[in-house]
Amino acid sequence: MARKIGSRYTAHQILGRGSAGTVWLGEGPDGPVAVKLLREDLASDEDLVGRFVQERTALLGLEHPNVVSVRDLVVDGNDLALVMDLVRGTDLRTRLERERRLAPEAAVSIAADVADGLAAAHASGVVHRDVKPENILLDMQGPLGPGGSHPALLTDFGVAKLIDTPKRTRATKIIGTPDYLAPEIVEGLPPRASVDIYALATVLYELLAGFTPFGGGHPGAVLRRHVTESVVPLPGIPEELWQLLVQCLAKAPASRLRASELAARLREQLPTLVGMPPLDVDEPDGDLSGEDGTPEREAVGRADGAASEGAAVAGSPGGRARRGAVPLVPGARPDSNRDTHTSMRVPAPDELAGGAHGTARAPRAAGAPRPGSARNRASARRRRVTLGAAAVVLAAAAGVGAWVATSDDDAGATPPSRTAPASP
Ligand SMILES: Nc1ncnc2c1ncn2[C@@H]1O[C@H](COP(=O)(O)OP(=O)(O)OP(=O)(O)O)[C@@H](O)[C@H]1O
Repeated sequence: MARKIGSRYTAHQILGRGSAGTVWLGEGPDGPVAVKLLREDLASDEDLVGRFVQERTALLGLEHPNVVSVRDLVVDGNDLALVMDLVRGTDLRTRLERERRLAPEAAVSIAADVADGLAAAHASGVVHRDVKPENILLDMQGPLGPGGSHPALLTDFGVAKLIDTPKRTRATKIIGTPDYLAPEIVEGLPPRASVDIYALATVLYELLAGFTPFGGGHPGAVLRRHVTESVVPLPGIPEELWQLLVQCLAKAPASRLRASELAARLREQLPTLVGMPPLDVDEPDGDLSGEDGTPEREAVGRADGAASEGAAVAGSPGGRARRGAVPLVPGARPDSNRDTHTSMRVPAPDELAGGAHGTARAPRAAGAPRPGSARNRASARRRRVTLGAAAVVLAAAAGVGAWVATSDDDAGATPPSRTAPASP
């Protein structure tokens, strides 16, 4: 069913849905476009419309082959729509769900594309703040690159920033997708360009491993891990690539690479990755049941590599990690089939510190013995009590429905000032 969007565009068919609205395949005076129509309850908010218009310059100014260009903004009655270049392909989440893990060459090539796009954004003063596979589109009509990958384009600029306004939010709050949130955001610091680098490194880890380094369980537990845990090595990953990941997942924002440096360093590694199959990594255990039969995810290592007693955090049925899921925008209907955002207040330091050790998910080489021996399970059960108590604190702290975001005043893209390598 076609619908008019302003006087120049017609929306023909739904391409996908997100928490802020629906993306349509549309037609404009210059040919096919993608039209992101904001949800009506958001589009009728005058203040929001004003801010959206204010964002327009920055969004329109971003012209880069690895950024989905915004061509127009339509404000027509209750309709508020962004008209974007149409990307004929799929999003990275869909590809990842299909393939589970990508070969390192393809993963690195995609990450390098996104880093190039981020470099352009940061140079024009825009921090994306929601880099994740859902927001990376693969242009199937573009030329095949290293590892058989199509060009990757970053999308969804500005919407999170738009919604994240001072009027709606307070500086004590955070907004975003828990698995990809940099620790400084969790700690309430202003998001700089380096938060995008952390998120992109998380995406690259996920492409290689099939899961994110700190995900799984309650969003509060995920946030805490970003702050207190270090990333656990992936079996079989080339050392140089690993070092790059570690640097970009550093807790200290200043230790992470700039986007342009990251893109260059990733591309340097591509020749060494040719023909390498996907890493042989098993998902962290998620198939152990607690006494009450609830499936659990058992974590099995400390980030420093030392063996740890396992601690258990709630997992989703079937043992697959579920990304934390509270809608990005107030009152969002579940019009997306993916759980993507959370919205919580910044936890107090003692909440972040309490009982956090040993919850990082330790990847196992495929075929390696599971750590879920009877002894480990008993140990996990003991520790679960402790972690359960911590989770209650965090759940209370989360106050799902309390809207949390950083102030827009903090949204500057001041680039990080350093490049000193550091491990967490
Ligand atoms: N420019 C585009 N060209 C083609 N398809 C697009 C384009 N932009 C978005 N899509 C499709 O629409 C879907 C929804 O996009 P949208 O940005 O609204 O949501 P999301 O990023 O998945 O979720 P959220 O907005 O909650 O973060 C995407 O997953 C993608 O499949």
